Amino acid sequence: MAHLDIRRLSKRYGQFVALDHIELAVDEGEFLVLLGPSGCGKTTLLRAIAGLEMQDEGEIIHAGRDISRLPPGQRDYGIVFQSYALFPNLSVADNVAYGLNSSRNERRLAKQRVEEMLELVGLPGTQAKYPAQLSGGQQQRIALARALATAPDLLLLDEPLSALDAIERVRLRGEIRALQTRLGVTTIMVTHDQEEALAMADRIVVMQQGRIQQIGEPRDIYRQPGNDFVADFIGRGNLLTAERVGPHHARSGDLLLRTAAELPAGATARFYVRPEDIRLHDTLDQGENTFYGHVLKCEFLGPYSLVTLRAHTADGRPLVAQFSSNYLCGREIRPGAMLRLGIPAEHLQPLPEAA
Ligand SMILES: Nc1ncnc2c1ncn2[C@@H]1O[C@H](COP(=O)(O)OP(=O)(O)OP(=O)(O)O)[C@@H](O)[C@H]1O
Repeated sequence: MAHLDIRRLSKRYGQFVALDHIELAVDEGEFLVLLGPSGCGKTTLLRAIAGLEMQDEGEIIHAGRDISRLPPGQRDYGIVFQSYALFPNLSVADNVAYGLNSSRNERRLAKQRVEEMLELVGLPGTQAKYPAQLSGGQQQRIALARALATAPDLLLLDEPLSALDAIERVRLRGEIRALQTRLGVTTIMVTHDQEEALAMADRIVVMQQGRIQQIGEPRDIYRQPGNDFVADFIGRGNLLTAERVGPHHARSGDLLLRTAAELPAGATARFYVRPEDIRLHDTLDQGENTFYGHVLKCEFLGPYSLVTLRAHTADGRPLVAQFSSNYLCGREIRPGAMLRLGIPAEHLQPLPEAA
């Protein structure tokens, strides 16, 4: 049985359906990320798990206990919000100790626990400081210490990194993931940042309009998106429409493409090609599924360049290719140039029919 089992959970605000029969099973110790565009319902789902929002239908079972109708205080979780949500008038020590029992006998233990927690988040000795004396990243570490102080069975993170600058985000995301792995606490994090999701998650739940679109490990979600929405939302890519001419062959304009995957029966085939899967060749007989591309635009982005090309595909839509700077070895690609390109057969993953 799943550690956290969400069954047919629905939530409406008036006529608006924020969650539409969500089914989700979270394993013990797992780091699960809810990912989706603004308004897709990910925060509503997290808040329903926390008891901060009451669902209209469905159940939430946590460690075998039906918590669907329990108030937040009777559920076993710690939570971190996007805005640091520390009490500004309380010291770091009092913020971290907030959820701990404050009876006289327990006070010494609480003090010890605060010390442990501050050690854990890399801020030892900050007990006497106040939130205003700390940076955004430090405040989030304190919020994390507070959330973990009661040793909850579940850790809920609501966009915990989005108020931080780029460098601090990357640093803290590594720290949170390492901490979670060390403690083994089952964690659910909400984010709209796909890179964050790919970097941190054991599994990603992609949501759109109150529904789950796909659940999977980061690599699978990226490599085998289940539908157009997931393909588009995770990473950059090119949609290639083609005519199926055999179980492993399709034609798109002048391009005859061999695929490693068997193409489902039907007249049309659709592929999602990642920019980094388009290869640059010196000659057309060098690679597989080769074709010419006319450079429309080239953006140098440091470690790699993004090249917009036109090829003789079925719909003539420009393709975007990504070439690493190491690979280009100083070779400059200019608009107007004609490049020899190829797409390895294993990177032509057919997408299901558009809904
Ligand atoms: N209390 C409320 N009353 C009415 N509508 C609400 C309420 N809370 C959320 N909604 C609506 O429900 C939808 C889902 O909201 P939710 O906050 O879960 O989205 P989200 O995916 O977390 O997006 P964001 O990243 O913008 O927070 C949104 O369209 C939002 O406007």
